[in-house]
Amino acid sequence: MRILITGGAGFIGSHLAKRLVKEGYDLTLIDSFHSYYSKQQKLDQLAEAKKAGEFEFYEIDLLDEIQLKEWLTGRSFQKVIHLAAIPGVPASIADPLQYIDYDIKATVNLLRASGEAGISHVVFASSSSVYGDSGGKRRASKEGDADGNVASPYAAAKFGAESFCRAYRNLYGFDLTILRFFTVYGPWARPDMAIPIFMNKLLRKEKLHLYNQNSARDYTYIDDIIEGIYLSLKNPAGEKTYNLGSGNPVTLETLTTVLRKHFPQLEKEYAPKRMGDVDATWADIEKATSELGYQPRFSLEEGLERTVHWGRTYLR
Ligand SMILES: Nc1nc2c(ncn2[C@@H]2O[C@H](COP(=O)(O)OP(=O)(O)O[C@H]3O[C@H](CO)[C@@H](O)[C@H](O)[C@@H]3O)[C@@H](O)[C@H]2O)c(=O)[nH]1
Repeated sequence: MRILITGGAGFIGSHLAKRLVKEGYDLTLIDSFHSYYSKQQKLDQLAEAKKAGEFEFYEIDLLDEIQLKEWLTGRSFQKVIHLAAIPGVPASIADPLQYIDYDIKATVNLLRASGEAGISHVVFASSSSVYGDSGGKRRASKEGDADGNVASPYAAAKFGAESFCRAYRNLYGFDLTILRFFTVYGPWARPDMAIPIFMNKLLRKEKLHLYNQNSARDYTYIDDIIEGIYLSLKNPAGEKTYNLGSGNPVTLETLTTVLRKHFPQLEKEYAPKRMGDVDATWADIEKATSELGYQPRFSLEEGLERTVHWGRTYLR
């Protein structure tokens, strides 16, 4: 089976490549090395994935529709896993139009090219941010809860891109799986996210400044997310949307308590919530569990232990 992963040099893409290569898939990765974060980290991630086995890699910018179509012609992929995007809430407030380019336009180019190339299954990486703030609800978000009432341009772009995915599925008839990831962490985590930022500071013995005392996140370990993507790849079924989370929201207080076991000197103080951030995310994973057999295996303690182990070698 020939599979294309966009955003293949990223955090999730490189872990997924490792897994799919081990499963024996014929894999091609593309990435544009967008400057959102360091190209060197992406090259290191690719090198890490290559340790698992061979795959092809091409530097392609999905915004260049002509280049993309030419490149896809004759390559006969059966499935596309579309992870490429620029992430991050604060940057989307500073520069919203980039998010329309890289999270919506690039997605539309890929969907159209995929439809024309006869691809049979598209898996799209969406985000828990499409639920807006779950803080007031005091219950987990179900897939049907997303109503477009979001808190940032990034979330609006992901919500819009989901809608384009459904439009192009209706136009071309490919199977479509939309996966909403909940705050993914683990070795090679994206450097703009809270956990790697905290680890960087702790390794330097610096005090932590934590935005938003009321924050709660459904932190999800990367291997659980990869398992969820793998299961969705194996189970195409018309048009489906699934939450991939841990089902267990964790406060910053708890997160830092677990981190303190590894960094006993940890000192912290709270800072105000950032514009566009939601207080809480919380995944209802019942649908993914019953329909895909998705079952997160990693507790926060175990996931953080593995992440800290990686950080002590790579982040030094
Ligand atoms: N980044 C960051 N976050 C901090 C910091 N201090 C506290 N936080 C808090 O830590 C929590 C987690 O922040 P992130 O790791 O940045 O994750 P996120 O806000 O949940 O967003 C991530 O997950 C989404 C999917 O659920 C993604 O869509 C998004 O791109 C990002 O990866 C948030 O409540 C944030 O306010 C800090 O110094 N930096």
